[in-house]
Amino acid sequence: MGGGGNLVDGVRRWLFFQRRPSSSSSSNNHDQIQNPPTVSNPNDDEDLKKLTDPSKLRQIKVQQRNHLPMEKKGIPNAEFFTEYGEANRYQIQEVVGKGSYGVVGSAIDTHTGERVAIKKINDVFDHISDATRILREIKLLRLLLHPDVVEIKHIMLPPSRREFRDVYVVFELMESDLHQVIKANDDLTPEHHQFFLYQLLRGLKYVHAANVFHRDLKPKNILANADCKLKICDFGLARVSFNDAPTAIFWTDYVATRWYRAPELCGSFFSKYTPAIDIWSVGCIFAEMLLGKPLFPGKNVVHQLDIMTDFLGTPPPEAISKIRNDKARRYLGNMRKKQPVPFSKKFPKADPSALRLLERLIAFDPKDRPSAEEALADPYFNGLSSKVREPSTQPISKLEFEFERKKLTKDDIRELIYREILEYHPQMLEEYLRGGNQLSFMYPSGVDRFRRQFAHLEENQGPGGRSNALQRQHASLPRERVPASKNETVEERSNDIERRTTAAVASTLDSPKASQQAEGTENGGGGGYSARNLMKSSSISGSKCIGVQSKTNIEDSIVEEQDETVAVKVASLHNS
Ligand SMILES: Nc1ncnc2c1ncn2[C@@H]1O[C@H](COP(=O)(O)OP(=O)(O)OP(=O)(O)O)[C@@H](O)[C@H]1O
Repeated sequence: MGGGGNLVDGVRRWLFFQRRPSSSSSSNNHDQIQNPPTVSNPNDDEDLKKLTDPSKLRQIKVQQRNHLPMEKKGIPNAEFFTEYGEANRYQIQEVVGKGSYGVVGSAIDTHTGERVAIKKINDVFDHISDATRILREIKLLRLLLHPDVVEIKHIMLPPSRREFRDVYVVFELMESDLHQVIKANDDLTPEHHQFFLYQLLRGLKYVHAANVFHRDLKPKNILANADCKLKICDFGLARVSFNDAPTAIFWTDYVATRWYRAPELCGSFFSKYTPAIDIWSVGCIFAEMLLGKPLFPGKNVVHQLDIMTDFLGTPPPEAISKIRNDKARRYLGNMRKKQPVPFSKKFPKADPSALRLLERLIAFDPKDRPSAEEALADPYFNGLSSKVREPSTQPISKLEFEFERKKLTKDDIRELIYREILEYHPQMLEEYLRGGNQLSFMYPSGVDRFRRQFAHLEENQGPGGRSNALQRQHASLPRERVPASKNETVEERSNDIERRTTAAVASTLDSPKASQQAEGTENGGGGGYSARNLMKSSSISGSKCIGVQSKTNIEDSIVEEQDETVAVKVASLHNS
């Protein structure tokens, strides 16, 4: 079984800090030198490693990938290799995942013999919002160095500074994700539950200390190895919080996938975000480990609020007042009184101390949820938690995220992404910092070869570019269409698809005209609130998604097209 050893991780990270090439050049790294991240002890994870000893913590089942060499798939290796640059460094093997932004392939790093995951992101600059998301993700992952956060090991140098379109990001390779682990292991023990939650909270403590909110935590965004190691990934929706930043979330600012979305965000995409939204998501993920299925699988926002309150009871008025969206707030305010269900009834087999912590994590009112650090100090982790193993860090420098406040052109973002890539190419970075306009000529690069290799992999691995051997699915949102997996339920898919329709929700919620119209038609202009009313306005994304099962791709693209049109309108409203 592959998978990252914790001690090995620790050593690697320690070495990484020692050799970080561009420390003196980037504003962020300047910060890091002044305030070095505290994961500097190579033995940091030594105690955790002991816990992953099979006699204490049994290995979990992960989907086995069939590592056939490319030749066996009818792709002669020689065809893909060129003689120069980094081209020969990575030997691509197979497709291991697919998300809305690209395909992820496994590969061997021939320099180190390590197995890596390479994410190919195509046509990065077609949409500014996508390019910004990618810039944000690669920047954050460069800055967030922690054993519980997936690591970018390298980014391939594009052939041309001014014309490149694709980006190839090399990650450490993980064997599966938590969604698959929960599905494949119906015999997880209390030790597994505790160890998984511990890692999630430990990673989150570090991420929150950097002032970063992930905002899309869900089992599919937690990578996993058979040795029980977890790592948080997919920071594309994350945000760095600066005190002076505007509090409104704009339409491009998608929030967490519905099932894991905190109640204060339900029905509202214009709320201030706080670290407590990630804590809620971690609570939902923890509950899913205990239950073996999602805790709040809402079919739409109304249903989401209904099932949350069925379990937690109707919240007190001060908690309801924190819901930003008028309609959701009034819907809850007018809801019949419900009593909370005892956690021990819902989770009869769970350890009572696990449930006491869970109850805190999914408190309806965000102010009642503990911070990640506080949660780590919960008695549930007695004997496991220890401050020295739970590093913190300094907030990320504002300078790194100046781009979030500016209106950027495609060329600006291309330059910023290029600059990020140079962090992995120290010599070229030096040249660039010396005034390297000369960098605009074509550099030899492995990227062209990669493009061809990935194309072959996708062509040769069946519909949607999936290897037949690969069962792991992720229903994330297709820019390119990803066919629904056989194993994936309608709800799982509709839950993810909702993110695509956020723009439509935002338009309805944000535009006074639109919401007046919705209210007017629904209520004859009156102020009564019904689930139907809420559905028609604040959760149209949810209602759109209910019928996803029978939709053809064409119908899907109509939905997406409509959303894009609305999104553009909303964007122009904001920009005007
Ligand atoms: N380092 C890795 N090791 C192994 N598999 C990985 C790795 N990174 C990503 N994957 C797999 O590839 C899938 C897609 O990756 P990722 O979520 O980063 O892409 P994305 O395009 O940002 O997805 P999304 O549509 O969820 O935003 C993941 O669900 C996971 O299964």
